Amino acid sequence: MTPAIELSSINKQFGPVWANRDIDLKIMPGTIHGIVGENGAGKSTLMSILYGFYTADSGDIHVNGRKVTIRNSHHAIDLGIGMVHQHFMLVETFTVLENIMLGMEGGSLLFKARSRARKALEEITEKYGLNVDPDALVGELPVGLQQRVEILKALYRGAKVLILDEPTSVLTPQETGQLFEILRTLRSQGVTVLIITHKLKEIMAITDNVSVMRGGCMVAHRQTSETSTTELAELMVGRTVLLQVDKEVAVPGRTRLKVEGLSYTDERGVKRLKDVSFHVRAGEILGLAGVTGNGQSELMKVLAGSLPQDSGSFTLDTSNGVYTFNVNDYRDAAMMRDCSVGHVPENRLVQGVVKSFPASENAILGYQNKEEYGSPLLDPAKIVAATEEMMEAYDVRPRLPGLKTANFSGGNQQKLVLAREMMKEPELLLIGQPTRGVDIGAIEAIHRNLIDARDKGAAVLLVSVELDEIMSLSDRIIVMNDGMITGEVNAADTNEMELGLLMTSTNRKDDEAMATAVETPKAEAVA
Ligand SMILES: Nc1ncnc2c1ncn2[C@@H]1O[C@H](COP(=O)(O)OP(=O)(O)OP(=O)(O)O)[C@@H](O)[C@H]1O
Repeated sequence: MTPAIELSSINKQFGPVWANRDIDLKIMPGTIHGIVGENGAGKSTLMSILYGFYTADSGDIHVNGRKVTIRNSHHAIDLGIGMVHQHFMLVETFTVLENIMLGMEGGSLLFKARSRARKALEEITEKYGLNVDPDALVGELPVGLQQRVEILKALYRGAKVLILDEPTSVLTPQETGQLFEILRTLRSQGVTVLIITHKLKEIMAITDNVSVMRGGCMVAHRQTSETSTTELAELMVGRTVLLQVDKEVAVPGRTRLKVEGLSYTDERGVKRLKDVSFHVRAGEILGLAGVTGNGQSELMKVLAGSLPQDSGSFTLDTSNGVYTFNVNDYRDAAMMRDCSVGHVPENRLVQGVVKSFPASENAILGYQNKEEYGSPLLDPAKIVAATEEMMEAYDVRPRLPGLKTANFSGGNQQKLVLAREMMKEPELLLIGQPTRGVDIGAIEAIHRNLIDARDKGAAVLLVSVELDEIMSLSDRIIVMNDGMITGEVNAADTNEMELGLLMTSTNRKDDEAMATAVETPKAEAVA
């Protein structure tokens, strides 16, 4: 059978970095093919070459047996290759139909073109079982449906090969299940799917074949049914990886953070936090579970000093003193850092770094006034030495402090922010989605570092959409839904089912009746 896609001897260098080296890859039609590899292994570069975003330095590409030179992404689409990016390329103020049509039909959104497009869209949604309301405003759709619109857009343009770059990193477990159903339907209709993911469980669940990259090279191809997560992890990282987190029972100390009756209303007048109360003690990890968009991000931002609450307060008790922040009290991110609060924002590639800066400048961002960097004059040698130390500790590759941050792979940018915030050894660490976008070897190290921080006495507030991660790292778990804390459970005694119920129920009374093991959080006095 002729492969849908065949790549032979693909090479791509960025200056001294070999992003792709002598890559061979065959993707058979009507299959789901996974690509895995460490951060910086070269996966995105390879897909960008296939999608016409980069040109390979050398090598051949065959599409359905025909040798092609893919000039740009329009050309890739003409060849039937579509891509769903990690960050969607949709116009939020347009409807689903308008987004699908955008750039097509000669750019016309006129009635005739619209009804033609509507009909074609209906046919596609029916054929592939991709239900979306064509008249819904994209900005008002949940993330899972926005992604569906991206898939529809590619299919509408005639994609027979669909590339998905870490498609589940922003999805809830339910949305991931729905996406997989769609991918199976696409496969049954002859569409070929290429999927990049760091989640090996997903590879096992959805792919037919999997290829492993390491250091720019293709190191193995496997039939999924003949491999395991353990083998894949070893092939990726080149050593045995601990997929389980080992930790002792926590020995919590004094209350470091006490949140009382916190509420926050956003600029559109939507109440995002509703009377939230909880506490985190030194030496414990408090997990905050919830479906994305239920107030977790706003809570972290209020606590990190970048959003004001409209009622309630929070109290920090660290070696810098005890401070209570009421509604109108001034605070900002720098003040929080001075109170020994570390913050790893969940969307750290937007909030945590300035991509046009070299890595070394991002490595001290927010801490540039510290004496250790030679402030006020700033000592480049000290900054570079600190950056090298961070790169070493968090395995940021390549180890080039002077390289522009944008030129690191996504996962390596994330590791740099984690290193910056965690290596300061904050007494209170607010950490959002710690392992989003990072590879399995890095996950192992980040989990270890979080447990070590806890054991050294840090109070950790961990927000993650990965229930596995929340359950294995946390000592206690609070669940948030619709801006409210809907329950608190002991991590050792809970399961996905119970958390899932708490994450989807809207009424605290219901929860009490439903989950008997759940205790309502009790505010504890600052010791
Ligand atoms: N525009 C660029 N300029 C310089 N180097 C680059 C550029 N794009 C990528 N690189 C380098 O190429 C290598 C491969 O990066 P790539 O983004 O393909 O990795 P990846 O496997 O997709 O990683 P991740 O899982 O972190 O997304 C990395 O070392 C990266 O720093």
